[in-house]
Amino acid sequence: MSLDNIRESVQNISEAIASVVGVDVTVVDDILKRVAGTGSYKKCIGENISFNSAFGDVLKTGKSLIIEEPRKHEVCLRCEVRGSCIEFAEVCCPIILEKEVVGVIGLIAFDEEKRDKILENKDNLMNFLGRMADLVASKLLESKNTKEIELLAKKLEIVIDCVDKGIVLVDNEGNILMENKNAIDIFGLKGLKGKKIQSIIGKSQYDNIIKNGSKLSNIEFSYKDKKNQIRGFFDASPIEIDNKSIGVVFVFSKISDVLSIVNRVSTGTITTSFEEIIGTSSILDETKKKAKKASISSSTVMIQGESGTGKELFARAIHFSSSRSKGPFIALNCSAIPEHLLESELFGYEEGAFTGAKRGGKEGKFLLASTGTLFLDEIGDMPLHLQTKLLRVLQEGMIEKIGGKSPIPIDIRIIAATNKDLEQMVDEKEFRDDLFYRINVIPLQIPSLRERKEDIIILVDYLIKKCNKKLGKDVKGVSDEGMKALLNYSWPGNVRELENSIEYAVNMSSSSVITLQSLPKRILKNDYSSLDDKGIINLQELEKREIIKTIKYCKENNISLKEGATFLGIGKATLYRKIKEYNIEIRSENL
Ligand SMILES: Nc1ncnc2c1ncn2[C@@H]1O[C@H](COP(=O)(O)OP(=O)(O)OP(=O)(O)O)[C@@H](O)[C@H]1O
Repeated sequence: MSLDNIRESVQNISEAIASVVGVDVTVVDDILKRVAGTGSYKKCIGENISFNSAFGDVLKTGKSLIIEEPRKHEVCLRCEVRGSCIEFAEVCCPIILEKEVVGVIGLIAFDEEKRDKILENKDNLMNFLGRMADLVASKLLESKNTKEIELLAKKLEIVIDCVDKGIVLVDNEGNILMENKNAIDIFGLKGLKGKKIQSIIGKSQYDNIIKNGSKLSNIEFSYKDKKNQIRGFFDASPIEIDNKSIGVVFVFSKISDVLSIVNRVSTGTITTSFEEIIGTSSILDETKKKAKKASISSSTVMIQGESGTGKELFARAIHFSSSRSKGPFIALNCSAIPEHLLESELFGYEEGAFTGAKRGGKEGKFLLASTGTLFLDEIGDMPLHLQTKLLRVLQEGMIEKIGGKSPIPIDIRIIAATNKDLEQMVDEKEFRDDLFYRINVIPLQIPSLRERKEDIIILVDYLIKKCNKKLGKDVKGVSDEGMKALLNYSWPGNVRELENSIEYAVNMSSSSVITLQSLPKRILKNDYSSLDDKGIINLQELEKREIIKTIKYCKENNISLKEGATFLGIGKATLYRKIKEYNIEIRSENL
């Protein structure tokens, strides 16, 4: 920053000096540009003076100078404009700021009388001019500091606006003094103007912060303006300067932003496309075409199919091809969660809603899936009282947390799935008919692997490559005999079972080809004794026998049923459900 930037102040000082002393004044900056001047030099402001002049000399040496006889003084001898010089005498003083000469101030006599005035008083005037030089320097420093503060404030504003949270500064009374762009995005401009923070976080909460003077983090808030209900979390940091509280800084996050981070971390960013659904059979092709159409729509999809057929895979592909793909895909297996916990998993609860409720409450899957898709797997296992609540949610588009005081609007798409015959369940009054019709808007039947045996070859190839990658192996394929066995097997656990069998075989195989011997024993021991006269085995009978076989194997080999379930290509919960369904007595001596 140069004296040129504070021309107006320097000119004012110069005029004041001129009127007090009765001699004209001029000031030049660090490049010898005249920034102020009285008398004959007033009209020359903005012009540059010679570097070889007396002013140039003072700028170079940093020493004061008195020229009693201009044009004859040794300094003047070098000056190229000496011939046209109109001065009779001058006193020049350097203006020094932070040890640097930033300009020169001078008293100039333009006639004999002023010359005498200067020479009679030269010591006093030199002293006075030195003080005036300090005054000009302090003006420059002040202006420099103000500029720096302005710059710092601007930088801070830019940094604060870059923070993707709402920052609000309030005074001790809670009056909002400052907010960043994100705070305006969260609450709206009108939401903050002239407001007190107490209207957002509550009076008692604010009084506590002020009273205790300690930092708070992740406190939930819910604020309702004229149109919207805004929910989220805030941190509060009281600010103290010189041991005196001057206010509080609040940092707000919207619940939707917090949830999207939670979803990113918990569900990852892995997407699923229809290309990942392997198979070229016409029945699978038709199913994929229908699913693609479903992905364009926002209607509820009901996926039916046996266990392990790829229902979740289809649900994911529909979500990630839909307009909601940027939102989360949240899956909830209704049969895997104990009945009494299912409601809180779905709806969430407020702090203190019941004994044992977690501090801060819990977000349910309905809210976690906001702007995305909620996949309700095994919906046939949802208890009747929850079916009623789910129907209400679908009809009203609102949920109420357990222990919650007001309904919260939700924005989700539901994809449900089951391996049960829901229509039969409706007939038997085990599933609500109104809910069934509400969710069965786009029904999608996923074919079992038995119905598309031609896909086994391509799936095996795909799964071997997948396992090679996972296990660092280099298996090239399956022997003819091995493939025959795979094609002959009934695959009650569908693609999941095939997936597990291939992983087992890739692990067991000692050559680059999977032989019959490296396949799981149950595939080799495919029992055809219960074929009917058409050569077909009753599937339920087959399933029951495979389950009994697995339980026996687990007992004999001291293996958990959880691991046994993976042999069948199903989850633990599904295995227990089937054991119950087929009335298999696990503790029986015969097993
Ligand atoms: N067509 C397919 N192509 C590739 N992989 C598949 C296919 N179908 C299923 N899978 C794989 O099989 C496994 C089981 O699939 P998924 O979990 O989607 O089945 P599901 O029908 O939802 O099972 P469940 O009824 O037990 O919940 C997954 O690892 C999935 O990636």
